[in-house]
Amino acid sequence: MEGILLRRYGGFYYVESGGQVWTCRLRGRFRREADLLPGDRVEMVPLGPGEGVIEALKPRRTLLERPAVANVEQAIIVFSLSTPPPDLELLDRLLFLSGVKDIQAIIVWNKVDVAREEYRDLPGIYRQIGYSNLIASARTGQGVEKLREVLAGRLSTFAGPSGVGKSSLLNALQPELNLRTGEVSAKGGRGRHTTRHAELIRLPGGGWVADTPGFSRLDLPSLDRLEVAGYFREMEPLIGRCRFNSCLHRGEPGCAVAAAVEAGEIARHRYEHYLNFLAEVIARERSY
Ligand SMILES: Nc1nc2c(ncn2[C@@H]2O[C@H](COP(=O)(O)OP(=O)(O)OP(=O)(O)O)[C@@H](O)[C@H]2O)c(=O)[nH]1
Ligand SMILES: [Zn+2]
Repeated sequence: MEGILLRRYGGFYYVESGGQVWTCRLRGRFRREADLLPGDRVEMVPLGPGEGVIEALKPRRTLLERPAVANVEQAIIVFSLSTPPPDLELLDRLLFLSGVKDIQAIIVWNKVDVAREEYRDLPGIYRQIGYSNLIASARTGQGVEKLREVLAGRLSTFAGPSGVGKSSLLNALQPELNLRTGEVSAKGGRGRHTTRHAELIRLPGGGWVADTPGFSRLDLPSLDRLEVAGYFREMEPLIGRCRFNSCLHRGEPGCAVAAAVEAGEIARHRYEHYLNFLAEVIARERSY
């Protein structure tokens, strides 16, 4: 039988398969080789009522470190339309990292019930770029049904800064779970969750969510400098249209990206974040 690992505790592995949770151990030789993570798809054999043994690990499609979760399919990137004010460089970084990891990004603009006028255009700007956007309020319930649909049948991780309402949204999705507000914490680096393992929460509407926010590591992975623009969706179609093939879009003559920025087709803040990320990627190349 195929199953998905929800959590591990001591030598026990809790695997969901066929609509129930099995308490499993690892089969002999496999025990020394396998380092299983929540989200891993495994091959298990039932031994008795609710008990089984894991015989094999299926290939991982994606891997998130810190918290370590395998096979995450989508990142629910939560920002607030009120307080804390949206940090667009952090948003663009999360979108960039999702792209690099090949994880579908969905932006949730929470706290629309108290939205500030100055942030009202943001969902439209990101929708135009090509990202899925959802406007929500954990307080009034607006957007929660939509979010439930987005989560159904997939393995997701929540991401986003502290105080935007990640726990509140999870609670709204499943009142019976009732995480303490503030429990799902994304304090980069030294958060409350950095030492414990992530677990998957099984949602009542179907699908799984990691109980610990993803992307607590925000440094960019090692990439070739020429790859950076490819992870900015609005720049990607322009690649190859610049005068020079090796164009890094930072002031070279005949640059199609710079022209698009000038024409107002690429938001200036996005371009600035591109330049920042490019500089970071180049600095990493040098440190090898
Ligand atoms: N007005 C309003 N307040 C909200 C909404 N969602 C959450 N809040 C409030 O925002 C504060 C932070 O919410 P949390 O759910 O703890 O935020 P979090 O993202 O989980 O924060 P961390 O655990 O620190 O990462 C709480 O006081 C919530 O009651 C919303 O949609 N509207
Ligand atoms: Zn260029």
